[in-house]
Amino acid sequence: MNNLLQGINLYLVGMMGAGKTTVGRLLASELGYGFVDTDEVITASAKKSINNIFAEEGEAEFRKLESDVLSQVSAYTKLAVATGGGIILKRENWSYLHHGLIVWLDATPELLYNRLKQDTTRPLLQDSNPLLKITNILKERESLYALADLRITLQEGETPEEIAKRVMNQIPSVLKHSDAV
Ligand SMILES: Nc1ncnc2c1ncn2[C@@H]1O[C@H](COP(=O)(O)OP(=O)(O)O)[C@@H](O)[C@H]1O
Ligand SMILES: O=C(O)C1=C[C@@H](OP(=O)(O)O)[C@@H](O)[C@H](O)C1
Ligand SMILES: [Mg+2]
Repeated sequence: MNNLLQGINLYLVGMMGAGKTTVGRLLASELGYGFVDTDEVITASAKKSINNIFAEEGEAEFRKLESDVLSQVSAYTKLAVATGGGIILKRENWSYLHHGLIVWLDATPELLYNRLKQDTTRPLLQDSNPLLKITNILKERESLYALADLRITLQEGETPEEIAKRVMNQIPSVLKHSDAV
C-alpha cells in the first residue's frame, strides 16, 4: 500500500461528469486501495438502474439509499470512494465524508456538458436544456462542494491519468493529521 493516506479513505465529490468514477478507479490503484462507487453499490443492491430508481421510487428514496451506502462504506478503511454528485446535499453525509479526505473535482458547466451531452444515465440531466440545468445545479451546490479538503480545478483536455497524478501530488498539502506524513 502506498502510505500517503495512512489507510484513511479518499472521497471524491463533484458534479455529474466531473470524472469521479473514472479518476477514482485510478486513484485506488495508485494508493493500493480498494475502489467503491456509491452509485454502483446502489444499482447492484437495488437491481435497477439509477434512471429506474429515480423514475419508480423518486429522488428522495435514492438519497436514502445513497446515505445508507455511504454509512456502510465509511466503516471500512483503505478505500477510494467515487460518490454520486448529490452526496453533499445531506448534512448527515458529511459526518461520514469527514472520516476521510474529501477531494472536489471542480469543472465548468461547459466541460461537464460536453462530456455528458450524449449520456442518458443521469436522470437529473434528461432536460430540454441540459447545459442550463448543469449550470443551475452547480450554482446550488457549489458552496457545499467547497467544503471539501482539496479542490482540483479541471483543465480542458486533461486526461484522467493526469488528474489522478495531480490529486496524488496535492494530498500531502492537506493531510489532516500532520503526524501521518
Ligand atoms: N479527464 C477526462 N477527459 C475526458 N473524458 C473524461 C475524463 N474523465 C471522465 N471522462 C468521461 O466523462 C464521462 C463522465 O465520467 P464519470 O467518471 O462517470 O464522472 P462522474 O462519476 O463524476 O459522473 C464518462 O464518459 C468518462 O469516460
Ligand atoms: O448529481 C447528482 O445528483 C447525481 C449524480 C449521479 O452520479 P455521478 O455524479 O457519478 O454522475 C447519480 O448519483 C445520480 O444520477 C444523481
Ligand atoms: Mg460516477
